[in-house]
Amino acid sequence: MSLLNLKHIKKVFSEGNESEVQALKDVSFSVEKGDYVAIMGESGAGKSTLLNIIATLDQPTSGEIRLNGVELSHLSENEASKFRREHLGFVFQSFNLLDTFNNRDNIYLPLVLSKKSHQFMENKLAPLSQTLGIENLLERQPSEISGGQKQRVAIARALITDPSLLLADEPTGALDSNNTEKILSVFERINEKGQTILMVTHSAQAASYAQRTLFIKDGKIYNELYRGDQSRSQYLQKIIDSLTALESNGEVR
Ligand SMILES: Nc1ncnc2c1ncn2[C@@H]1O[C@H](COP(=O)(O)OP(=O)(O)OP(=O)(O)O)[C@@H](O)[C@H]1O
Repeated sequence: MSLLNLKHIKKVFSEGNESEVQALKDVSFSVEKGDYVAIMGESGAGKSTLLNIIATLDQPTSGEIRLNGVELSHLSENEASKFRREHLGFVFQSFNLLDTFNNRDNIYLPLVLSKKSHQFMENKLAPLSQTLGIENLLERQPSEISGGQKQRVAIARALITDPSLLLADEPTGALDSNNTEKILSVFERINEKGQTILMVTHSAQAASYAQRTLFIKDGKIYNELYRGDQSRSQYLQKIIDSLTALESNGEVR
């Protein structure tokens, strides 16, 4: 069974009104455990709507969505927030760290909310901070570290609960090229260790690190590319070609 399965997902905002928007028209795809999937598409294509539905922050108008076998389209608010805590990790473009806490406490926060012991949190953080190279940043405040470092702290916070699925929304959108490379390498490494990742991005470079890219246009999946055994630069070129075709409305090769 797939980790994540979407069948005929449709999302209509302001249904029946003059301002009705069909943000998602008919989206079906699956994500297997260990996959690293990028989602691309022009502004307004439906990417955030899709991510919000997978994140249980919004519900589809129709269609089925299952994660770890749980049907997500009918969860109550309480069930959804419990489900998020237990199954999902989030990384955002703007890091979303709390400036009143130091970095260590920011990372511990999801485990504090789940009432885990201090020893448990320490044992979880030790290997994670090593993988992410943030051992020396833990006692500092988020305001005292760089954007790339903040994103590594945010990734630690997302991973400390061992989520089945890491959801990333433009994780490199606020970073310079040097820090972008570093964060993409971190994602590649954690995926190699088995972490399933789904990332929305405008960046072809970021998508070229993933194993698979879904292109959304007008609320539908328009094209899908697999990296397979292509080099990253070969795959990057395929993604750029596909984006060019998508934007010009032409045929995708
Ligand atoms: N809450 C809402 N109410 C009404 N319409 C909405 C709402 N959220 C999104 N939309 C509309 O749904 C469509 C898809 O929006 P969405 O935010 O999913 O696009 P996107 O691909 O994430 O765009 P971007 O790359 O600019 O973030 C757009 O036409 C948008 O205006």
